[in-house]
Amino acid sequence: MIPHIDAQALAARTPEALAATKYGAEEVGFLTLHNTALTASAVSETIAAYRAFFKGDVANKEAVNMNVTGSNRGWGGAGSEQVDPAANPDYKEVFDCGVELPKDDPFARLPVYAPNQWPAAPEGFQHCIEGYFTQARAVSLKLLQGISAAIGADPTFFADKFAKPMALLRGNFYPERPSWAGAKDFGIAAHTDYGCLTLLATDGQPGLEVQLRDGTWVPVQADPGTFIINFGEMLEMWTAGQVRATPHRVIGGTVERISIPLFFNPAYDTNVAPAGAPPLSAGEHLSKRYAETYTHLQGAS
Ligand SMILES: O=C(O)CCC(=O)C(=O)O
Ligand SMILES: [Fe+2]
Repeated sequence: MIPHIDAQALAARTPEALAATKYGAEEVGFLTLHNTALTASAVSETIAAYRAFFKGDVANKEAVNMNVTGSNRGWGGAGSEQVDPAANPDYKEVFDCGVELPKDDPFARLPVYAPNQWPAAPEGFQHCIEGYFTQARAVSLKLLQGISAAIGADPTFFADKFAKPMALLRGNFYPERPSWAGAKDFGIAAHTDYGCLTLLATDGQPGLEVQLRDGTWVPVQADPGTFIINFGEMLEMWTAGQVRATPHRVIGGTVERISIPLFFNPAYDTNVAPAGAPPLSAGEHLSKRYAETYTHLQGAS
């Protein structure tokens, strides 16, 4: 099953926490995590800010619609993402923000570092989301260092790779599953995440399902203050398959749901190919996956 990790115990590198983390990373591809620097109330406030945005005025959302841009910052309405080519575009809505670089940085003009778009309402939205994003990146780096210790890799390896992270913070809003939804319609269809690790907070509603090695789907639920952690394609490549990028999905049900994934991706020019393989930059991989999955970017590259 999915191991539950105490972040403080992992930071202290206790044998129990290291063993459970290793099992989660190598066998399941999922963990749950508690006792981080992000409190339950900080998560709940952030969920409330996203909820006010998603359930608010449509014109306020349209004003920051990402579909008229060449990148993925701002609001994506229902159908803005198709994570599984065999399924229909997802019925969820999203709000994405990322890391902006100083204008004179050589990477600043790359779409993966595009400027954020902030809505006029609700009041305080930008401040709340940016505060959460900063803290969540710190929690994620510490966790990634704990994971490398757990799998026998060098924990000091990562810090400089994440100095200019292509990190993306997303609010996902799953309305009630639409009455028209069929077998190919999902809140988010089955997919693996693209980056290194994902730090996911949810409002406590169930809905996320994880695919085990035997193909069965198991539910995973977390209240604010507990995080669901999973690993993405870059970490799977980087570790030559030692860490698993596990498929997951949300079919959706009768209760609306909000989740907040932080996709913790390294800097554009990080080589994420396994040792001995031809180099592959994190930026190329991420740009390719964005172009495959955001419907307004499909066919763009
Ligand atoms: O909402 C969830 O629980 C999962 C979301 C997810 O998998 C994603 O945004 O990549
Ligand atoms: Fe995901």
